[in-house]
Amino acid sequence: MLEVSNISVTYGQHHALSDAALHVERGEIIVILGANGAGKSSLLKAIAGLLPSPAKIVKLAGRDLSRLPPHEIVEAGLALVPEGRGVFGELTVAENLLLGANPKRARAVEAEQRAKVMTLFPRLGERLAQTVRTMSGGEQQMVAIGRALMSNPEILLLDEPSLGLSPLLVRELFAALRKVRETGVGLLLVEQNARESLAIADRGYLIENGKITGSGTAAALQSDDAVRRAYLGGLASGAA
Ligand SMILES: Nc1ncnc2c1ncn2[C@@H]1O[C@H](COP(=O)(O)OP(=O)(O)OP(=O)(O)O)[C@@H](O)[C@H]1O
Repeated sequence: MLEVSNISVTYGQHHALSDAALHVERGEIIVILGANGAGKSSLLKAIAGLLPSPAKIVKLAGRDLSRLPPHEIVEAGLALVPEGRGVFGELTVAENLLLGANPKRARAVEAEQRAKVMTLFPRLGERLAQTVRTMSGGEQQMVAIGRALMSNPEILLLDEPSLGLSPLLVRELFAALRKVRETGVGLLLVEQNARESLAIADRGYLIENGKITGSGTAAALQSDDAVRRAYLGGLASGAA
């Protein structure tokens, strides 16, 4: 469904990302694991067209999106939930969701998408008139994901959605992401919360110092000693 390659990002002299490549199939959850500063956010932003990556190749269902500006990439079916959520705090939940439905691909199916979002996040349905800045962090994350889903995406890119949430909310959020997958949407998830994200993922990629250094099924990554040492706090034979 989504195939990307040759993703390189530089900030001045600093090479944040070199020649990254990955793929996401329909309805798959893919997690990208990496330490702070490894290049995870840069990867998602480059795919979404928000950072220049001149030689990048981005194909969605065979269509070449490599040279499209960000709004046309959303129009093609790729939506990003940025780190820090990017919600409009002074607007209500309903207004934030409506903004997500702006792409042409979303307008005709606005009612269906809204119903889907309400089913996934019932709390949003109860709070449609609430100003978003008065909501909890977890609720704001639901608004951000709901708004991205309103664009009727084929693939959702999520940058550290669990950041700042309590363990209980992280579990709720990841359960909701599983349900998003069941609707046929593919998810490309950047996470530092390796344990919870591998528990819901189909496959994963490891990124270190701007390079993809490994990949595998979630089960293989969970039992890999190097992954356990770096991200899960223990060896396969240990208690972790
Ligand atoms: N606007 C910028 N200007 C200069 N350097 C940047 C900029 N944005 C990111 N970098 C650098 O590029 C590298 C990769 O950053 P990136 O945000 O992609 O990492 P990350 O893996 O998402 O990290 P984190 O988990 O901390 O969010 C880091 O060394 C970072 O300092």
